Amino acid sequence: MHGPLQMFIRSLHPFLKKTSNVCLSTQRRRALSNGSFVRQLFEQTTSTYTYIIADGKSREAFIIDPVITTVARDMQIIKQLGLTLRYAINTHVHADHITGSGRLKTLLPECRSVISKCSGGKADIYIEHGDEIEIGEKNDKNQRLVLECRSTPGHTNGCMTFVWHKGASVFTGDCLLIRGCGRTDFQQGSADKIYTSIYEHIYTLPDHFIVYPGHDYTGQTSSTVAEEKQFNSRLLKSREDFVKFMKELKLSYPLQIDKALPANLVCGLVDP
Ligand SMILES: N[C@@H](CCC(=O)N[C@@H](CSS)C(=O)NCC(=O)O)C(=O)O
Ligand SMILES: [Fe+2]
Repeated sequence: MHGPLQMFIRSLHPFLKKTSNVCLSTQRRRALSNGSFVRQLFEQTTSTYTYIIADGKSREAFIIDPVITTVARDMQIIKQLGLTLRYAINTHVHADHITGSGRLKTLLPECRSVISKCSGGKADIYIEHGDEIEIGEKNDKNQRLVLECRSTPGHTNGCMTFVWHKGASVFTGDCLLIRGCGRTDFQQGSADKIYTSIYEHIYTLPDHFIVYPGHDYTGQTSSTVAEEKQFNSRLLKSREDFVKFMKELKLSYPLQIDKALPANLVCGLVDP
C-alpha cells in the first residue's frame, strides 16, 4: 500500500512505523477478505468484553466470555448474521459476572462449552497449553479458523489466552488489559506468574497483533502488542517492582463475586 492512505494510517499510529505493514498484515487481510471477522461486544455493569469470532465461508463461530445478562443480545446477533455457534469459550472462571456459556448451550444444542483443564470449572471440552480449537470448512485445513490456546496463569491459575494467528489477533482475557493487567489477589492469583505469562506468551507475538482484552474500565476497546510493550507502565516495571505494585493495588472485591464464582464453576447454569 502506498500514497496518501498509508501516510494517513501512519499519522494515526506513529509508533507503528517501526513495524511497518502493521495493521494490514497480509495474513490478516486474507483472513478478513474471506469474510471472517471479530465482533467485540460490551457488558456495561462489569465492563466485560465478549467476542464473536466467525468464519466467513462456513458461518461457524466461537464466542469468548459471554455474560449471562447479555445472552439475548448475543443470540440475536448470531441469528441475524446467520452464524452457527460451535464453541462458547471462557478464558477463566470469572469472579465478577456469571458466564453466559451454559445458557447459550441450552439455546443452541450444537454449541459446546470450553474452559482450561486446571480452572476447576465444568465444561464439555477441557483445554491445555498448545491445544487448538477450530471451526470452518472441514475438508480444507488451510481454510480453517484456528485459535491457539496459551496457558497464561497469574490472574487465576486456569487463565487461557487465545491467539488467532491468521487474524493477527490475541484474546487475552484478564491476563493483559489495555495499559494494565488482571488483579492477582484472589483465585490463586500470582503477580510473579502473570508477569511471566505476559512476557513469554503475549509479548512474544508479532508487534502488530491486535490485543483484545476481557475488560476495560477506561473506555478503550483494543490495543496492539507493540503499544502495550511501549506504554503498559505496570509491565515496564522490573519483576520485583511489579510484584510489589500488585501487592499494594488493594482493589475492592468484585460486587458479584459471591454468586459468580460458584455459578461459573458449573458453567453459569443457575438463575442470575
Ligand atoms: N469493580 C468491578 C471489579 C473490578 C475488578 O476487580 N476487575 C478485575 C477483572 S474482573 S475478575 C481486574 O483484574 N482488575 C484489574 C484492574 O487493575 O482493575 C466489579 O465490581 O465487578
Ligand atoms: Fe477475572
